[in-house]
Amino acid sequence: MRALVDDDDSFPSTPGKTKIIDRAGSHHNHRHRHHLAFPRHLLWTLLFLAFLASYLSLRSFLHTSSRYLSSSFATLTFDNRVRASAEPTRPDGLVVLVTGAAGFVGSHASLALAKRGDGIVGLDNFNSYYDPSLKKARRSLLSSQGIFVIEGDINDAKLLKRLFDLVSFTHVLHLAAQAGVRYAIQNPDSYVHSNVAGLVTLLEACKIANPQPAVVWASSSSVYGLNDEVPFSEVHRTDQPASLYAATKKTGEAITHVYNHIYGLSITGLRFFTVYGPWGRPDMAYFSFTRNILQKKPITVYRGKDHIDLARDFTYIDDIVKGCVAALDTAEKSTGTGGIKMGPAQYRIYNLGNTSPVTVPTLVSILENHLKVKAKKHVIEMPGNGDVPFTHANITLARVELGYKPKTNLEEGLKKFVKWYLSYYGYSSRKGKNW
Ligand SMILES: O=C(O)[C@H]1O[C@H](OP(=O)(O)OP(=O)(O)OC[C@H]2O[C@@H](n3ccc(=O)[nH]c3=O)[C@H](O)[C@@H]2O)[C@H](O)[C@@H](O)[C@H]1O
Repeated sequence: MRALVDDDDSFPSTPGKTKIIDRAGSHHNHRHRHHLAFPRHLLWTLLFLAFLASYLSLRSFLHTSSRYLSSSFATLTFDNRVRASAEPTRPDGLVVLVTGAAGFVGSHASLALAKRGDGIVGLDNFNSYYDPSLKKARRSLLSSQGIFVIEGDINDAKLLKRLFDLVSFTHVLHLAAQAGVRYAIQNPDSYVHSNVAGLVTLLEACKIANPQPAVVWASSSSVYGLNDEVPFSEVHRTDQPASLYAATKKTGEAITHVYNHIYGLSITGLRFFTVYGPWGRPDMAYFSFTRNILQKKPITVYRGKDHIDLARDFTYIDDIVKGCVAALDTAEKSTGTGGIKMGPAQYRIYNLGNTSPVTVPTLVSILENHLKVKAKKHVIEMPGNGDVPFTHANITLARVELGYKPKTNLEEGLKKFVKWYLSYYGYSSRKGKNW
């Protein structure tokens, strides 16, 4: 037995043990040794191969199952996060899907709704039309308030179906869009993709959802286009758009009307008038002017024909959010079920403006005062790129039916914006730094 144990060359031997065998020195032992050495090698090779095979198959099993487990875990986590975010914290709270939730109006509206106890699920594609890091910062803000913002596109029908399967949304606040009037010249497709195709995909999901949600969505003051009756009222002409952006928003009004008419979706379209404020859009004039003024770079100020200043009915974000919330609160239920209309449904359109247009040079002066820096103005005639000379909202309808009453004038609103801008971009702590 001793020989069997000690006499194995395939084991690293100790000199002492070898000696013991040699001293036993028998022929038998020697023969025995040769006789057993081969099968032992084979045995160990086989054992090694078996070990290797089981290691490899275990590894592949673990790999496959860990992938499966982690994807099921991710699914579970995703579903749970969606459900948790959608849970209202007040009795009879709304359950709202907010598209464009990481956007300017979307983030403010989501926070306001969550604050009063509504359940919110956000959706945003985080595209790079402007710096996505600002959108991510807004998402972090929402996340700190328990709002889950899903990275996804309104054109993703599967994702929308999954969300409607997970949650019975009472409302959809649809704010996801390709914004910007002049950018449509450079990238017309993105307007069709988001404002037309995306809208249809979203309405298809709303149509078949059970229960159907009520839809409140962002149209635009730009639909008034070349209309020259002032102030712009909802009954005025909107069939002369001046930009592709305006045309897609007007198309949106027509498309939502179809879904209201055929499928009984409750629809409210809100025509926003040049919304501005903290956490705003860097592509807009007040924002890019601020950036350039602080960086001592020139700003381009457009002016109309015959040296007439352009003017906008600039509307502060908090007023717009109040209008959105009022629209959600007063929206009637959709009437359809399973994609079939059961009765006439509400269809509304409102102007949400400020009712006091301000010229672009005045906007610049207000910014100069708040920033305490003089702008380097480069004044040129408005290029034919989709801009209209002025906007001015008549808000009687919104006031009567939504209780909408804008409170913040441009002076005050820009003061709040500048305060946010300086703090967000670190100017307060880096005074005078030119970046
Ligand atoms: O109400 C809307 O429906 C739209 O409002 C907003 O569009 P606009 O009113 O065009 O705002 P914005 O770009 O801030 O230009 C303001 C003024 O500055 C002038 N302007 C602009 C840029 C520039 O470099 N120079 C300049 O003079 C410019 O000619 C204009 O007179 C939203 O962007 C849009 O998404 C949509 O929501």
